[in-house]
Amino acid sequence: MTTPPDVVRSAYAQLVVTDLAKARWFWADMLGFHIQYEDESRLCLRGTDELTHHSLVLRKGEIAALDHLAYRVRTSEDVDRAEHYFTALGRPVRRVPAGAGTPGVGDAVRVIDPLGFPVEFFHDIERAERLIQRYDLRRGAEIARLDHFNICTPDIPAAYAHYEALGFGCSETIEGDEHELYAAWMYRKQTVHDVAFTGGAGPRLHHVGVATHESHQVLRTADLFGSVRKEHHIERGPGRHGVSNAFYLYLRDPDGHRVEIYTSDYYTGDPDHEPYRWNVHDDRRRDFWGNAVIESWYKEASPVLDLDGRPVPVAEAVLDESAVQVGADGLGIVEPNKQDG
Ligand SMILES: O=S(=O)(O)c1ccc(O)c(O)c1
Ligand SMILES: [Fe+2]
Repeated sequence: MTTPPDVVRSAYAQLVVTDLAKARWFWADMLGFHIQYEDESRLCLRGTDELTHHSLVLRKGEIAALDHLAYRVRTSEDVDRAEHYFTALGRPVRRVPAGAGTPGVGDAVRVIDPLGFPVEFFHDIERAERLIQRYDLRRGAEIARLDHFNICTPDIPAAYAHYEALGFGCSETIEGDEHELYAAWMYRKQTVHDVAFTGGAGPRLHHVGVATHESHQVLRTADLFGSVRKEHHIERGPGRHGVSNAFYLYLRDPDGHRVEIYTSDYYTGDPDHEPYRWNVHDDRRRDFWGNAVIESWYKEASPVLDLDGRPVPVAEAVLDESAVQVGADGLGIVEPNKQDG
């Protein structure tokens, strides 16, 4: 049995966008990502708190898709471990030497994981100038850092098993009455998640979660898009999540890629941290105030590419949370006696 790589955190996502100028407006001008590197085909972006080269790469291409997710591993030996681990699983594996892949990233390995996702594992990445207290450079949503990936996959238990084998802990789940798993949030860094699974056709990227420091920055993001008559980019929220307890807003970029502006979740770093389990019939699970989840949030997501840049075919979902009829709006039926509290 091979040893899995020691994953430190979700580190960056590389998205393919069809119009780099429009994407630059959305992600840099409106969300406030700092442009660390730019050429005619690619933007490398980072948040105000991030000390490495980037946490988001936008690459110009024909098909809007996820090029790859990337996890930072603790040592350069963990890149070798990742190569051996996924080779032993019989998965497609490709070594990407420093300079041959994403700008700023050193020696890496890219795989198609058992869930069908393109994933990179790297250790070396260029350090970047400390911008944490450069308030003069902040703008838009003042995005601080990447927080998590959310992926659509048809088999949530399989996703859970794969990431558990990689050493991820579980912070929260959504389960049916018979404990069938509808969704799960899993972590390596000591917050609610580095990766989460949304049931649905997959492999597809559901969203990239980016963190702000304050809920007023989440609210300001919605105001900014409304102010410039671009409110159609707002998909869901602002609101308070049940799962994670975070304050949130979901946006769609010009290509339809979903991003969540996310703040104020909680610490999960103790060795005996216990998962918090939500019942799929609890209509506070997705929005703590009971607001309906718009259908597009359950159904729409970005396709992913294989290691040669071809779209990966999707498999249909096993369970469909949005079909769980717990109320006319697809959310909770409050039993009469419960309405009295
Ligand atoms: O909608 S949920 O409360 O389940 C939720 C919790 C945390 C997230 O990051 C998210 O995208 C969605
Ligand atoms: Fe999220």
